[in-house]
Amino acid sequence: MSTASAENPILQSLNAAQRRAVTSNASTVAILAGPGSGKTHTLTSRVVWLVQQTGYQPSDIVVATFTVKAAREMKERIGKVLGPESEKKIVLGTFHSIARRYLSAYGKHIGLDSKFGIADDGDSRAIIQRICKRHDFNIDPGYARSWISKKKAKGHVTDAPSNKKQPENPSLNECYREYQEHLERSNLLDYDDLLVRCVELLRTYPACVSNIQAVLIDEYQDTNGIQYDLMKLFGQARQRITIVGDPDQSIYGWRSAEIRNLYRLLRDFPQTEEISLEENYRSSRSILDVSLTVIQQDKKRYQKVLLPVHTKGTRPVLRKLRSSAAEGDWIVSEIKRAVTMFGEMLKYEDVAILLRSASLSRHIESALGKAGLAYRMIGGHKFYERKEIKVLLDYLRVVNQPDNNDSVARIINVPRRGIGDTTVKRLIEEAEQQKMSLWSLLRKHCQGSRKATTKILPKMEQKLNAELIRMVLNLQSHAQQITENSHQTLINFIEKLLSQLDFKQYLESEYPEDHEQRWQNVQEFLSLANDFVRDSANADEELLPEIEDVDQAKDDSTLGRFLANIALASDAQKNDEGAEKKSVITISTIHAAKGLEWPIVFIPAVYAGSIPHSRAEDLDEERRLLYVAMTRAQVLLYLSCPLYGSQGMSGKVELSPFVAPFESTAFAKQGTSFNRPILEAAAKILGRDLLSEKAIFDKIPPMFSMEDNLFPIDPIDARDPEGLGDSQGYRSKGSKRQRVNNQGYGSDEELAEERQWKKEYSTTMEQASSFTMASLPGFVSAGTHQNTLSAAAAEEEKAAAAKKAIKMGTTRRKADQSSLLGFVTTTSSNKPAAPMTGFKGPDMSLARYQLAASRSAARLATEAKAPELPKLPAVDPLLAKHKLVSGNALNRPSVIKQEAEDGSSKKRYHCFSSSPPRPTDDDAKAIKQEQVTPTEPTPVPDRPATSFHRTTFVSATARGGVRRPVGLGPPPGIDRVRRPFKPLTIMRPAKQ
Ligand SMILES: Nc1ncnc2c1ncn2[C@@H]1O[C@H](COP(=O)(O)OP(=O)(O)OP(=O)(O)O)[C@@H](O)[C@H]1O
Repeated sequence: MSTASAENPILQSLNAAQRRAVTSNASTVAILAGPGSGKTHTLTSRVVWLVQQTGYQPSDIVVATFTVKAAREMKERIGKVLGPESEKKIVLGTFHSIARRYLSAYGKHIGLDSKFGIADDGDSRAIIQRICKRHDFNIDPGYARSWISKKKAKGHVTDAPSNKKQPENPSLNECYREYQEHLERSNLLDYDDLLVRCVELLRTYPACVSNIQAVLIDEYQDTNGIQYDLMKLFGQARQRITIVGDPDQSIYGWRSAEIRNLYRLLRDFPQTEEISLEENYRSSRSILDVSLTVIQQDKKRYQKVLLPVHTKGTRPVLRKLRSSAAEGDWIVSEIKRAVTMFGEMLKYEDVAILLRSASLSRHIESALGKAGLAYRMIGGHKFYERKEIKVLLDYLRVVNQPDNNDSVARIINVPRRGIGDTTVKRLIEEAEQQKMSLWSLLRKHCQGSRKATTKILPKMEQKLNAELIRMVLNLQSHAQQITENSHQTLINFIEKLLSQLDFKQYLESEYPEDHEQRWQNVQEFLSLANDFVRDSANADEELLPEIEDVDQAKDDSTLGRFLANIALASDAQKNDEGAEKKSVITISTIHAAKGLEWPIVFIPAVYAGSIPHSRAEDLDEERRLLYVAMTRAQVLLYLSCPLYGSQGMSGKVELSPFVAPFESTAFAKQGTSFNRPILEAAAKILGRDLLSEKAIFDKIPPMFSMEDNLFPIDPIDARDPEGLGDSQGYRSKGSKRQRVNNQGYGSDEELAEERQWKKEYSTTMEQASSFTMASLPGFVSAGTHQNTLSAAAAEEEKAAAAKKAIKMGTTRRKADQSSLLGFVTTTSSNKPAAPMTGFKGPDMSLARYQLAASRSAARLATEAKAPELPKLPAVDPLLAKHKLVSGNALNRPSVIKQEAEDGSSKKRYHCFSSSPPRPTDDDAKAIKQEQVTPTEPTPVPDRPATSFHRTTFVSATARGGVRRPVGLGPPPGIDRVRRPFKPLTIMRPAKQ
């Protein structure tokens, strides 16, 4: 690369290694590097380079990404530089969506009806289940499905010899054969077929990719055998291939991703230029170091250099909670604390909660819902899998493609038409036996042309079926009117469908409890269709480039494209898009978070059984998953683990073995104190502006706990037979310690709630919430009620607490001195309060005191069947003389100090606080030093936790020898395959 080219705007944001990769003239380029090193950034820049500098036509470039979301982001980045016209022409998308485009344009060359539908996961599962049942196969349908999928993914041709190994279960083969026949009869392709048939097409009819100049693949480590074949076939005309990947982030083994594809590439393209990127631009050094400590436990991995560009920042946290519900509540409190303490620099959209399994989300969702925080889900329960949406989709699919048996079967009796499940099953069986589609069979029945008619379908049912058929035929004729350029037609069509089905009425009668919510989902669906029509107003985007003398079918059905789009958008959900503009928290599976980044990342349920997953076959892959999750974080990383699991793991759980060995050395036990140096370091990493100290503190609400101190750091097992802990998780030998966590969780009721979870909030992924508070006159909310009780209790305690606070003054509490909590909880037996296990220093806040008092009062009131309080005024008169300050109550820096001097703070609640004083200027300097470069935590809590949080950090130093990945087999005769990808330090670019 010439130095002159460094002036090129495309290259300005790149480091030397990235520039080398972008400008390389080699026909095959492999960029392998760690997370956050700018792989995607580099790939995007290379696309721009190839168009602008090399002169390739955008339509002659294929870019394959792994997720819909990644494809969308890449399009956006490329569009910004090349403009929307060029961006649209690039054939960019997931492997599946690119394959679909080629198949619908050229599928006729391999005998495919271009109007094929796509069988999604649900369809495939249902078909296989039926086959297994019909033949009484003693195989688990789920297993059969993944067996078939693996078989297809490995490719019919490339892996054929492996079939010789051992005779396969004949039932599986039979199931596979029938499943495939069924798909063909219904003109359906499943996800695997899209790839398999596309390989067949590109082999049979290479002319359709004769224009391709360059193929670029993102997340290469997750390509499987068939995708590798596709990559080569797309590039068969020029063989110009660029891949970016990171073996440490290979997390799709269960989808037959093959890490060995990395070696295959080097073997098949020996002239490949290998480039490594070594700087991590994403995360703080602490986050990166801990993440590397996790991944380096895998001694078989490629050794790679990954150097942090940013400063150390705060130490990642590993927090233990008593239960999954408490974990959810702690996450909420920590999110609120971080967002508040960062002022306007961080918003809720900067937070992600990454889960090993989507099913772990329920406690988190519940906690967010209770706190009124909006969120979106990626990769979890899908919008399109909602019952009401699925019904609509099935109708649309039948209209588009009546031979889709499963969709027909699902709509026969929805809305209810008096056709029972048994009849439906018998009809399906008959259709399958007769090797005809269910639709054709129904039509024949209704026309009375089959003898079986009276046997299977009584007259009434025939009549109802005839109505269904009439309706679908009617809709079909309407559907034909949907043309490319009439924006409103698809929407009108769906509206017509809704009215013909009287869908609102159907939802009301079928789902009396939540029909409104479901109807809202339907509205969302309409707006989704609207977005689709708008975004694809110019259908050219979907079209493949015209190639001379190569005939191409035009995919001119808007409805068909709309349905395909939905089937392939498995990781991009409606709410995902809708919520994007709002500031909402992201909940995502780790798989779906690949390639993304957030300033704050939480990884809950870090216990054995969750991660590594109890059913996981490959522990190394599970570790890589954790690594992927951890490396999404930019400035704050939190891992957490409850004492008890959820989701079938309701017994006591053990911390994940991936973090257990360095639990105490690499992680902090609780969230950091957000002092100025910490905030400034984060602002620097994110390249954002930080508000002034005063501006931030002015916005902190009263009673706000500025420390991560609402939950015990070392929770005690409530089900402990020794009786060492109370249900809160606080250690309370003998005397029962007052609850101090403001969430009030941990009771037996809560445990029961944990077992029988029920959704109790309205924020869901499809409705990213707008919360309202009832404010009717005379109405007293539970919150107000609670506050009133709290105030009463607080009044009673006030005199004693005030005395104590005055006594305590501004002196630091001794190490053995109990916190203010002790004053609230000392029992009548005068036993000394048990030490506050897990609490770091004297950080009892007034907020906790008051909440504890309020709970105590509330409980007393309930227990004594206190007189009803329905007519309490919104503000208790007792409170009238109190003025709640608008500032924070604790640890307030200079702002507070000033106010204290003028005496105005006398009336403020925080004068009761036992919080330590603000450190002197000298202290502050020392703190700054220590906070940015944390050291070992001091064992004696003789200094304010907020300011003297000392931490330590074990830098990742393990460097094992390089081994070949499992399953690679004996080393081939090619040297470069045997050695690690590259001794990366040698490749380090010269300092700029
Ligand atoms: N040369 C650079 N200078 C500054 N920032 C950069 C540079 N290269 C990349 N970045 C930034 O680093 C972050 C990570 O980049 P990117 O997502 O491309 O990394 P990646 O290697 O693809 O990560 P992952 O493998 O984890 O998906 C992005 O915020 C990107 O803008």
